[in-house]
Amino acid sequence: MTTDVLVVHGGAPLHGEIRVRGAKNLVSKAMVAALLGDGPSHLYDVPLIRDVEIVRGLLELHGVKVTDGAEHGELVFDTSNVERANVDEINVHAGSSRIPILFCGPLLHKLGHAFIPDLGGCNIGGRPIDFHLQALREMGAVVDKTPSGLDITAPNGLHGTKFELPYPSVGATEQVLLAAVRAHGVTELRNAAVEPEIMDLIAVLQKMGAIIKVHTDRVIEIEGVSRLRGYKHRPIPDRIEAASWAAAALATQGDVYVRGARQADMMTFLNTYTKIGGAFEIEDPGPNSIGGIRFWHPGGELRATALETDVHPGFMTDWQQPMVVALTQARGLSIVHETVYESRLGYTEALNQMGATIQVYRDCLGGTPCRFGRRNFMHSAVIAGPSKLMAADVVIPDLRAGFSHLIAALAAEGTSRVYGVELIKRGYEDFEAKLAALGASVERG
Ligand SMILES: CC(=O)N[C@H]1[C@@H](OP(=O)(O)OP(=O)(O)OC[C@H]2O[C@@H](n3ccc(=O)[nH]c3=O)[C@H](O)[C@@H]2O)O[C@H](CO)[C@@H](O)[C@@H]1O
Ligand SMILES: C=C(OP(=O)(O)O)C(=O)O
Repeated sequence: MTTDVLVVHGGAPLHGEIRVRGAKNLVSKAMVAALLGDGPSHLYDVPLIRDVEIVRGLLELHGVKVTDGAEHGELVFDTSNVERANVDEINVHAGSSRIPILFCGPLLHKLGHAFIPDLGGCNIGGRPIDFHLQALREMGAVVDKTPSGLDITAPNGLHGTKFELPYPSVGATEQVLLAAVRAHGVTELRNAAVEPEIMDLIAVLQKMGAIIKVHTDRVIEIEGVSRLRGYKHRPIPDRIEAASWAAAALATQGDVYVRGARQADMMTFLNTYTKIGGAFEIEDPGPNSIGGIRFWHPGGELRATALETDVHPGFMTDWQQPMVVALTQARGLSIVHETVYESRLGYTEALNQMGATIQVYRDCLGGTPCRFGRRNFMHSAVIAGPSKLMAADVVIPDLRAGFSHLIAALAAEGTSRVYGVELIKRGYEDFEAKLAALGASVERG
């Protein structure tokens, strides 16, 4: 039995090559989309992460036969026997992931009924689902909140609607896409999120026969169709994992080649990387290579910067936590304004325990006042650097904070114990093997 502690002997640069596969935040949704198809779907390059296991389990409970395909990392979904699942069995997955909420549209179309367990996901804010439920109701769904989860029906089927999101939520945009593709009539979604993972989900749905137009200014129009077929899809690579290893290379003064990383999805990250003094080199995909990006610390001092997290094409909130560890090594005062989640800076306490100097504030310290400004949320941070990081025992609070703790422990002199590392498996495939490949000295405690 493995314990949930990683002992990290830090202070050595990470050097070497690792590979990223399909994006966590696309793969799990493409798996849900498979439910909509009348024929089998094939998804390639699926990483072995916890969120994939959870969605696979939920699909299987609903009668979907999920098998490994011929290619390594390929999953095949056979939807010929979709059926209602037992609520107690669904509830085994309660509190484990955010993806179950996206089953609403596909299950309503297939079965006329959906039961959604309590959601999980990172504890980085309230994470309400009011936009999801409001959009579903406007499309004809009836939502009943029960003590064990949401019971949703659509007595007259789902129909198209015009809906404007109060904020460009990724999940709510995906909710509308997955519900509207087979609804009666046209749906117009305004203020939609346009993250690369959403564009890739649209690509999946188009392969299935959906008609979706992406207009300028965050407007997406979906013409409902009566049937969808299965798909074959190779997902976009995980730009969050790629950025995490890039930040680790900087924080440890190392040199990491991230095979599979793609420039197009990481433009904003790469700009910041350059500004603070990191170096990178892009290898485009070629006839014999999937391409990738080499990230390294070129020597000398890193420079402080100011950044605001934002919806795409802004600096992604999921890049924030790993990047802050690199910023502890930059000379001067860096400012981070987190505008996507109200409580995503709590992890900085552990970094301070390791020798960082990070002060968090309620005020909006960025150029743009955000939704959290006058609402008492600690959502801005000032990082004074460079700091010499020292080993400590830390407990991982969530996925990206977990990776940031790990990077800090790798950068710190001495031996740290990082508790709760299993959480990292929710979004990082094989991270211990990758650490070993990069020369890190770690072992289970
Ligand atoms: C599985 C997955 O893809 N997770 C990603 C997804 O999360 P997720 O889809 O949950 O994030 P959202 O984009 O929906 O959330 C953004 C903001 O909108 C708010 N909101 C959202 C829905 C709603 O009904 N009401 C509401 O107020 C949230 O509280 C948050 O403040 O996008 C986030 C933003 O890029 C990423 O950090 C997550 O990694
Ligand atoms: C916040 C994240 O994920 P989730 O939405 O699954 O909690 C993340 O991947 O950083």
